[in-house]
Amino acid sequence: MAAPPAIPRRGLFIGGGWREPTLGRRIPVINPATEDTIGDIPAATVEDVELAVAAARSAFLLDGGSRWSRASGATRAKYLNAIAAKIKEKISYLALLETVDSGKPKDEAVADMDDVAACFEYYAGLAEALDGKQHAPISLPMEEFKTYVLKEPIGVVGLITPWNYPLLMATWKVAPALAAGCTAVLKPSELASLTCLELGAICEEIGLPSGVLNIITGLGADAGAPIASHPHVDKIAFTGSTATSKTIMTAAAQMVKPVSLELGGKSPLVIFDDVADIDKAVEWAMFGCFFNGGQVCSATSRLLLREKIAERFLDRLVEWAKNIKISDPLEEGCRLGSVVSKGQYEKIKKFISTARSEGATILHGGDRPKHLGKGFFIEPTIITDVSTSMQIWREEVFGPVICVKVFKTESEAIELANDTHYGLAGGVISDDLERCERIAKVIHSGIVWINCSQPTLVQAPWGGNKQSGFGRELGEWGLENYLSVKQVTRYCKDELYGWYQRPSKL
Ligand SMILES: NC(=O)c1ccc[n+]([C@@H]2O[C@H](COP(=O)([O-])OP(=O)(O)OC[C@H]3O[C@@H](n4cnc5c(N)ncnc54)[C@H](O)[C@@H]3O)[C@@H](O)[C@H]2O)c1
Ligand SMILES: C[N+](C)(C)CC=O
Repeated sequence: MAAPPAIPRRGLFIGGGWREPTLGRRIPVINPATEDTIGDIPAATVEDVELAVAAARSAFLLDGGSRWSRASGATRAKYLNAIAAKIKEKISYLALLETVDSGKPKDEAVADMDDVAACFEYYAGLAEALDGKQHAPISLPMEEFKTYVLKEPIGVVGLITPWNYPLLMATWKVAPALAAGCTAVLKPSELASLTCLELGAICEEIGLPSGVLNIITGLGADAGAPIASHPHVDKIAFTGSTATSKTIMTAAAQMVKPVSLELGGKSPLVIFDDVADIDKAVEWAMFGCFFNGGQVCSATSRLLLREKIAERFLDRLVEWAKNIKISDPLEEGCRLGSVVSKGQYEKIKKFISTARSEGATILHGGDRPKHLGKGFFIEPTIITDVSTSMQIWREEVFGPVICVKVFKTESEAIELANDTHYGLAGGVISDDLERCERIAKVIHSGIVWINCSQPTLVQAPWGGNKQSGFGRELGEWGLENYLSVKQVTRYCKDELYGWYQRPSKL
């Protein structure tokens, strides 16, 4: 088993340096796999948010913007590449920190850190390419005007992120925001902030200009809400629950402040009976809902099985689920760690007991694994005999819990897949690719996977419809989130425009 990492005692990262929170408060960090307190993080309040926003604002405006916001994209790209290089250098340490902070298996944390470095590199590339896109001419049907377009950073952005992929979800916002030339205040989740604070240390090491990125840890109401309502924060990018998004939108609406929202989901995975290799489909179903303990916004937590394959599929799914190594996430080969906190553990257990009391069958799991007496562990759980009115069908669990329904026809499958107020993702597994394409078109979601579940590609757009939010992260869409488009139009004839009559000379 890997040794647990040393937990640094950090302050808030504001204006390029470290500060204790004004009120001196700190929040304990609990390793969810052992229930031990392993450190603490600063608990920022409105006073610290004021300082962080002021630092970001002056970094944005410094020297007329020539140091950052109006510097070339190529200049900013150098900093982003330097951050990526440092992440790679510290990958094992960062992965271990994330493991003890969140409970996710070490191998998953390593993969996440790889994705973090790749995301900074990708947006370094887009920052450089941005220089070539400035002054793009607009073709006009007249000669007296010439128009071009400038893409400018929106300003100071507030980035509020969740705990399930702590550094990766922060990076999806920080990397494009900085690439665009914005300056930022990042507020990670109080349940897992350690690696985001290390990002501050990395910014310091690579000499990122002071105030370009400020990192404020603390509770949502104390440290997140003042960012959302701050008059000098020009945009909010939020990833988290639909419930919190409503509070943030309300605050932002008072200033007509733009927001982009990446929220929850209850995504379907539809499996047809024509699959030649049933185990291949079973593995994707497992990956879709047990990876990261099911604490994934896009988890395909509603499994729809064609009647003819259902019994055989469920038998194999249970066999595969029994085979998952559930252990301390620092152990070699762990594939299911603990969930993030006691609160999350209790919430998931309540979902399972409500499903049982509403008449569903817990086909497998539902409890703490017998070999683990401590820590917030939950067995991979498969729930059948589910009706569409049950809570387990309708609400996001955010845990290793999959619910199953059986369908007869393709149209019934589509109706069930779309029977949700969410619209983040969906998947279809079938050997008939025409059928897959047909279904991909009619699933109401921002992402559809064919013959797989969950691959996440930095180049491709990510985001949802309906109550899963709006706006897209990643790819070039992720950069556009932080850019404002300016039209510049010039009148270019020597003559008068000629609408009004020139007064006669006296
Ligand atoms: N769509 C996506 O890409 C995506 C990715 C990851 C997670 N998620 C969603 O995130 C949720 C889980 O994350 P969570 O439990 O951390 O969500 P959450 O809404 O509880 O918290 C998210 C962030 O908002 C902050 N916050 C809480 N109250 C606030 C307030 N009043 N004002 C401002 N900020 C506030 C929190 O401190 C945290 O930093 C799930 O619903 C999941 O589906 C979505
Ligand atoms: C896209 N992913 C899986 C990294 C994060 C969503 O929760």
